[in-house]
Amino acid sequence: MEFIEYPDRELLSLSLADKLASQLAQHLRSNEKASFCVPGGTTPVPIFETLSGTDLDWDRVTIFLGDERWVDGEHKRSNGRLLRRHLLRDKAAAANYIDFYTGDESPDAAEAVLAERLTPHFPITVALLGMGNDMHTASLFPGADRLAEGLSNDAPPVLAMRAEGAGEPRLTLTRPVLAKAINIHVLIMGPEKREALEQAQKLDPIEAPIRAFLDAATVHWAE
Ligand SMILES: O=C1O[C@H](COP(=O)(O)O)[C@@H](O)[C@H](O)[C@H]1O
Repeated sequence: MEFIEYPDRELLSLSLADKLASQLAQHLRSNEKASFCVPGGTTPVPIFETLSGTDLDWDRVTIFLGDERWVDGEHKRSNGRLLRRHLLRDKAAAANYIDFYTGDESPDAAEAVLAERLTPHFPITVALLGMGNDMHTASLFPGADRLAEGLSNDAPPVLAMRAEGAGEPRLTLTRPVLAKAINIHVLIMGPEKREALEQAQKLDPIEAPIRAFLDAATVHWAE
């Protein structure tokens, strides 16, 4: 694991946005398409806003979330809504976007539909992961009903997931898909998340799901 500490949140956001865009651009120099997996939550908003105004061949980039709450796209807790407001606009509006809220009758019914839409874009070129204070990443929550399945090597790409701390049922990408990303970045801010990260390094992924991705990741932190 590489750990980068930044003097402040603004510098982190600007510098990480630049790094993500450079990795996508570099991939596009020798490949026709690139894929970019992004987290929900509140932390990545300034990075999304910087990226949306960045010059890149966005029409050759496919963007999708690492996880989504099973709520309508206009719901205030929808990660898709967050992306539409902060990332999928300005220059990045040209990107191809795959929405997790398929309109199927349940997240369970959406698993196969989404897997089919997403699989052509694997391996993920750049995966940006968030982390909760409980050490969850994407919707791989400690104690979630299908966590063991989501962490297993033969997990399907997408799983519906329910967990006590998660609120609504969710859809999440699973360990094999996220761990095989060509570039993995973990974004965390604040002392609580740094402490959670240090704790996660001592635990097994079943207790601290973020642990499954740390060895290959660059972690970006600012107070
Ligand atoms: O539930 C979620 O939380 C994590 C972290 O969110 P944050 O608000 O603390 O930044 C996020 O990575 C995940 O995608 C989201 O669904």
